[in-house]
Amino acid sequence: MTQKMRPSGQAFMKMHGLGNDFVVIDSRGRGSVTTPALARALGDRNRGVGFDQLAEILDATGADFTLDFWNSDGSRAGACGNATRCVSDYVMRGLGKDAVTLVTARGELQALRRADGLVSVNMGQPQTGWAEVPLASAVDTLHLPMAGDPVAVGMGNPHCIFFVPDAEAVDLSGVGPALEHDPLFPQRTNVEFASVIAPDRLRLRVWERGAGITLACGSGSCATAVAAHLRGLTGRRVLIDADGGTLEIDWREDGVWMTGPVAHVFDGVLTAEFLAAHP
Ligand SMILES: N[C@@H](CCC[C@H](N)C(=O)O)C(=O)O
Repeated sequence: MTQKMRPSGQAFMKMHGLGNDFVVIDSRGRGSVTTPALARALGDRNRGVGFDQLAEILDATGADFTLDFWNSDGSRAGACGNATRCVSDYVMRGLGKDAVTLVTARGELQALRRADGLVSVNMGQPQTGWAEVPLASAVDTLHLPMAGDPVAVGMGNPHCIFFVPDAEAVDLSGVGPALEHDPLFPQRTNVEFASVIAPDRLRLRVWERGAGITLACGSGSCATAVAAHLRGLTGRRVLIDADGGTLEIDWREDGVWMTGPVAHVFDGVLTAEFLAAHP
């Protein structure tokens, strides 16, 4: 029997952090292969692989690796905390290390594996000035001039955080799209609805820019923890209960640390036909 040869394709990994899921492409040593069309096609859960974000690993100078993020609508994301934790775990295993440094659009970050096996990343200091988030005009980021009195925080990407009595009761798919495109956010925004459970615990549901409802959002959890502390609702260290599980957020002097589980689900290969169809 003749064996059918598989045309050469593109290797990828499927990973997730609390159900926030990613396709990861390791492009170290050869340069980026991702385009908006490829990200959109791959992100399609029926015709592609499906993901919330695509993360591409690239070479770095002066750090262990560079990480670029794409949303499932083909747009770029400046930060993705859960993918950063997943990919850092993969790189740490490859290098036989328990800590790495990486470069993202917002600069150099550190990640490490704790003794309990959970993976932490320092997402850096939050951006609380209106121009940094960015917002379209000079308003108070702690009390945005929008219905519901939300807070704006940047974590390398924009977040609009609403504190509500019951996050479960929010019609996320009903209100998410319009809020994502609110004119106060010229680059669109991620949208968070949080309820205070205790001074060290929040319930969080997220509508992500470029991806819609996700089971968890790392940068959104960091932004929400910062907003809650600045509003006087919580301390600097909180647990965030997302739909997919719980993240630990700790806003320290050197930045906002986020800790949680990671999972490497499977490895696959994109066919040459799929790649050729989405240049
Ligand atoms: N899931 C991510 C955040 C993804 C980025 C976002 N959709 C954007 O466009 O900014 C996380 O874990 O941080």
